[in-house]
Amino acid sequence: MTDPHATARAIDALRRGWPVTVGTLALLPVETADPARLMAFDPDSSAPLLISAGRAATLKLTNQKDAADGPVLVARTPWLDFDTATALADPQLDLATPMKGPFHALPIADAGAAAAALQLARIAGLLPAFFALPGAAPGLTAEDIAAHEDAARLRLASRARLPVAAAEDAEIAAFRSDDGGQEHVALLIGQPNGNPPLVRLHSECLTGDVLGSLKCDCGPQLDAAIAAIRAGGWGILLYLRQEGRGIGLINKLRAYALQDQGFDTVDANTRLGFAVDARNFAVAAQMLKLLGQPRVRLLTNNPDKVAGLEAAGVAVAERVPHKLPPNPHNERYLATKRDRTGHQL
Ligand SMILES: Nc1nc2c(ncn2[C@@H]2O[C@H](COP(=O)(O)OP(=O)(O)OP(=O)(O)O)[C@@H](O)[C@H]2O)c(=O)[nH]1
Ligand SMILES: [Zn+2]
Repeated sequence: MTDPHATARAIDALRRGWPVTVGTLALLPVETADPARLMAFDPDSSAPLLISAGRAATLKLTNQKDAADGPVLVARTPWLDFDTATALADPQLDLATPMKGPFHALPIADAGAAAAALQLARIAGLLPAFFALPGAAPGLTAEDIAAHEDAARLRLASRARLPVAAAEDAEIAAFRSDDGGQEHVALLIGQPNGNPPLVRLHSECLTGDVLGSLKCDCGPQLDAAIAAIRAGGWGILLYLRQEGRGIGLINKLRAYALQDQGFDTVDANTRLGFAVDARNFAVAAQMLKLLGQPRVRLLTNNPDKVAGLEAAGVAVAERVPHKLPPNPHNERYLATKRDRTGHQL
């Protein structure tokens, strides 16, 4: 039996700086803990540090014979105190604290639990780094964490008329799962006309959608998507709560800080220890199915969105390009998407 509710509790604990157990690893999150909590968690100062493969690569650390892309366990030394651990966890601090090491990587007995722990950090919106003590009584399983993210658990929670500036006849529908994960929203525009709906998967971008950030193209894409759906007769805008391509707002802002240091959007994610794109488009497929729309025309330049919907059982009858003019601040971002993430721009 998987227990997604236990995962929800663990996410809450991590955000408060409390320890959790995944597999047989007791874990204290570096980002939200402090020296006193570390002392209570690990009185012997022996707990090694668990970090991501991407972070380990920057620190020139690999896990000897373990898989090159798996998490890495860094042996604790007397000088590896809480502040040093923080500098190890957070690549934003690399310029301020360049001298690190020498480090020694330890074998990981429970590699599945270590990978699941990093996934849990991402879901909690935290840096993927923990003090990790092996040998704990079994806690969360990788399956519990996967179940928490399982799109099949989404339900339609409420639906109402919502006239918006660009579409006065719109309706809104909101979705969530029973353990209170993210609340996703659909804006339904116009009346079905026999054709598959024109659909836009819009991933939350607080900076672009609300503040008018020029670093990305999200704000103009959101407005243009609603206008295109309106002009085409009918369709659905899905507003997916997958901020920062699924790494959360604060981690996205960390990626922006790395971009200020010269890294592009792809390398910034990797250096933080995340996948380039951590989104789960099965969520969008489940919402479309709950709305009775298993076949769509998709407004996107991103082939992963087409593949993600199709893999989750929604047919994409047509891909409709969704390109907007660049500005001087997002030119490089758009070029990186074209050159490094296969966007059809
Ligand atoms: N991690 C990270 N996320 C970013 C960055 N810039 C924008 N985002 C996020 O990217 C998501 C927007 O991507 P989308 O508009 O869906 O764009 P896309 O995947 O390029 O696909 P299409 O626009 O459909 O072609 C939002 O969640 C933004 O918050 C960045 O530099 N780093
Ligand atoms: Zn954006």
